[in-house]
Amino acid sequence: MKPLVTKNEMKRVDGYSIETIGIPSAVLMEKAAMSVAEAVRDYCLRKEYSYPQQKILVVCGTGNNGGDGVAVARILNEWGFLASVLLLGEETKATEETKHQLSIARRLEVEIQHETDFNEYTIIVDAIFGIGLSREITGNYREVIEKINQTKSWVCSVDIPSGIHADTGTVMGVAVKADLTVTFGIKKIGMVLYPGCDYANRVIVADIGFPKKAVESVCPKVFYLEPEDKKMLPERKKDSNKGMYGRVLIIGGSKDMSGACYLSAKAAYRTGAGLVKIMTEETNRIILQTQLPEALLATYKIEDGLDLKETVLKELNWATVIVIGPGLGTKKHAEELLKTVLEYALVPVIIDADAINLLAQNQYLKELFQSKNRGEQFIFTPHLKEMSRLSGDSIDKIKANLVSYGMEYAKKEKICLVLKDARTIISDGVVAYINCSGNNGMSTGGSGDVLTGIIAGLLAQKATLLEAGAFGVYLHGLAADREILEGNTYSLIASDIIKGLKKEITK
Ligand SMILES: NC(=O)C1=CN([C@@H]2O[C@H](COP(=O)(O)OP(=O)(O)OC[C@H]3O[C@@H](n4cnc5c(N)ncnc54)[C@H](O)[C@@H]3O)[C@@H](O)[C@H]2O)[C@@H](O)CC1
Ligand SMILES: [K+]
Repeated sequence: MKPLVTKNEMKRVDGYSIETIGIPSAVLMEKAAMSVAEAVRDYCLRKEYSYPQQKILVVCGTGNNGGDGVAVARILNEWGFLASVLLLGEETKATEETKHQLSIARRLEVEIQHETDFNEYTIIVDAIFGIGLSREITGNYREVIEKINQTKSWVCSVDIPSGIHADTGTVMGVAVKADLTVTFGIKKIGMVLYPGCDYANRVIVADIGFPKKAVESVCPKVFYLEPEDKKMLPERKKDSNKGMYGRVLIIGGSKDMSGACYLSAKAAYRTGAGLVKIMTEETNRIILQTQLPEALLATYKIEDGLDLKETVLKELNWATVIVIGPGLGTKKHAEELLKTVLEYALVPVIIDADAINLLAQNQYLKELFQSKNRGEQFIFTPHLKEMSRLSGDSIDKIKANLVSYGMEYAKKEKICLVLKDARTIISDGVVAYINCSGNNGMSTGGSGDVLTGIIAGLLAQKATLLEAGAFGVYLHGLAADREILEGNTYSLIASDIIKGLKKEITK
């Protein structure tokens, strides 16, 4: 698990390292520049480029990002490359560090230009703006960035692609499309969210010597998971029995929709749940028994006009985890089922799909939920459209700052929110995870139902809501990545993700 920071948090890490600990700013800058120069050299070595024949342009602004760039040009020259600086902006307004770097570079006769022909260079280093970017990019800066993007050169961005907002990943008018980004110390939130992550492309996190204490001093609240976090998988004892791994009740499925609850149930089993029961309409009995004989069934007939409450209550008592929503529909009986769950459930509940739509449509259900919820019990798994229905906010508003939106909503409603998008946000209102696994093949029917099943499977094995949400989403993405053959994301279907799960569930 690694932290992600906003630009203000990163500035505080810088400040703490320099002012409180006493590491000179120039030392950090030198190490930063060295790590970028090494990345450029590695690229040339991989390409088997001979040194002097490669012309490298380092485009520098007047902030400290530009100072890094000037030092990169100087180091590359020392190594035998032909690297020159294109300096943008007024030198008199440069930071002290950048002025200092310019004077060193001049003494070593590094070429410093104010305009150039971009097509002369095989490699461009982008050191125009880093985390200090504070407004939309216009004028000459904009023209230069557009020219960089039009070249065929390989582009390496220093710290973050110039033009990407470090907190939200949005493009501030225009942004550099990098092939590689070398970022310092900690990844910035904006370079893992879309579209920022597309612009950053491959990212190297360079250790430039920020002390651990400096990072801890800002108490990061946003994280992402990595393969080593597979240790979060719940333990499985050698002398175990199915009673130890929980009982998942999935309330879902309707006449024309049996697949959703089937996928959730199968994914819950494949994640390690002890027993899974599907509560659904009688019409789904044969298909579910044929497709997933491992699942227990509790069926009901809606046309009877029966009061479902007693039947549901019996099942609620049986379950250690409840899922409500996959393929449920939003008819009257579905509303009744949700009402009963909200009223009587005492175990963790995942509110998914149509159950979210029902909450969004019925104010009395929202109020019932709010009156019953004491915290630590509910996970909501909306995609952006469902989130918008639920909160009444537009998708644009939600997307404008996905992480803080998700955190605030989770805090306000006292839930664990799994806000599904190309980068899913998981938050309990205190911290948030941004999921970085998965691929665009997952934009396919049933993918969300599989996720719900995985989260339920983890809850059944006693993961906390936040662990089940964050790790479940991560595992879901890894499983999907496993099933992509030679980059073909077109053909991925939801049941493939369950297949991938089988291969990914190892510590
Ligand atoms: N000691 C430090 O603080 C370190 C800083 N480092 C580098 O310093 C960077 C941050 O440096 P700064 O805070 O100086 O900021 P930047 O270098 O990112 O740029 C800020 C400058 O650009 C101007 N600016 C912002 N938005 C603009 C726009 N849209 N159009 C035109 N001008 C605009 C600002 O007025 C300011 O002068 C990091 O990203 C990193 O690359 C590294 O050298 C590591 C150590
Ligand atoms: K940059």
